[in-house]
Amino acid sequence: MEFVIIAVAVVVVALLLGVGLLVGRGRRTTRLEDGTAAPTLTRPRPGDEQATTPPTTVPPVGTEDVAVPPVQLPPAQPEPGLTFEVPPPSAGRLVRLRSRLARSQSSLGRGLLTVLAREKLTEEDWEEVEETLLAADVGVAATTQIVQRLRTQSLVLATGDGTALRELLVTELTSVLGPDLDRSLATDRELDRPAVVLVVGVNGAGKTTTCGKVARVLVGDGRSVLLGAADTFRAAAADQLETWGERVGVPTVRGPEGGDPASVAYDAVKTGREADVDAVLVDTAGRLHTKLGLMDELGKVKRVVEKLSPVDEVLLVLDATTGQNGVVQARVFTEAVAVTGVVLTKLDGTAKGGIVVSVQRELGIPVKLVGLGEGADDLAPFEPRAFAEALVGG
Ligand SMILES: Nc1nc2c(ncn2[C@@H]2O[C@H](COP(=O)(O)OP(=O)(O)OP(=O)(O)O)[C@@H](O)[C@H]2O)c(=O)[nH]1
Repeated sequence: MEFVIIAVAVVVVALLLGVGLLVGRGRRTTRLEDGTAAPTLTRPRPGDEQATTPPTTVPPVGTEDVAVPPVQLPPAQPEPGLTFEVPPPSAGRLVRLRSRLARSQSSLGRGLLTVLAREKLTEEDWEEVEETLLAADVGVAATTQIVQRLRTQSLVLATGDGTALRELLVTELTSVLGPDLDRSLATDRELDRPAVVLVVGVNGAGKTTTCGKVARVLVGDGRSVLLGAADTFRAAAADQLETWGERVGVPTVRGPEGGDPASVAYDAVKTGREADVDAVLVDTAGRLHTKLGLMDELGKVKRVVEKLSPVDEVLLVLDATTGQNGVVQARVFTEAVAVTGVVLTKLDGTAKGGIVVSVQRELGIPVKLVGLGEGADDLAPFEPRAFAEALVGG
């Protein structure tokens, strides 16, 4: 009888240990302080049955002669107090967030529609149209194009039909937004490696936030992601990035404060390859574009990563509220690294929605994403027609 009691006690202890181990496996991020620890992934790749399905039974330990029924264990959980969020998919976000462009709508769309609806358009009216477009940062070349095309359509405009006017304006705005540009994000995993994305831009433009939001977009679309906190100058930036990742179960690789950003970026990509994730997103330090040394360092980050893997996407984050100044900044970045796409943030905070047009025209680089608020899912893939419709409003 004593023997049976001892055996049952051993089984209970073994079960408790088993539960503890499995729950522990759900922990979120392992820091890579010295390059020796391997971060663990908390969102296993779909189809990885072993990783996604925890063992359902624990064999009894040392109880060969005692019959104990198999025990069902709960699946791995995030750390106590944490619940992984499930972000919405990216499709249709711009339409859902269109009201965020309210300030641009009232100054651009409504302003233009009011003038165009006048019965007979005079030279002054056309000047007003021109001024409205320029004030919204559409840029001189695109403004000239839009005004010329609207003028040739003056017969249609003379009808005064509000719906027709609106449609005409949307068409003309869409045409200067580069509807045929390739805006796909290179975040698809290649056969044997993850996609690698570098996020660059000046301080405060919204790089870290954008990295976090893009990670959410990818998770929402069913991908596995790893974040690299290569902004080693500002410890808070790495913390901030880690927090973004934690919310959706995405691990972050980070280095010691003040460490070499290129080495953290390298470690992140290496870890992402070993962990077989779909995409590695690397946040870089906000650097003053006027400082040549810092720009050189950005080039170094990219070169070092390229020793390990091609960089598929370099996203330049620009603050839309800085207007034309942002375009000047952007040029310096494009000289340091080959930028493949622009993320225009804070479009919710400006009446100058036309900046999308000038940024693209002057840089020849497509705007791929737009930031429309501080909320976690306020980042949308850029779609020219939906954007033009949102600008015109109504
Ligand atoms: N309204 C609004 N705020 C935004 C948007 N994107 C980012 N922000 C805010 O901009 C501020 C700066 O964002 P960060 O992501 O810290 O900027 P950063 O470029 O990483 O800055 P550094 O780490 O200093 O280089 C934060 O308060 C963000 O919430 C946006 O689309 N709309």
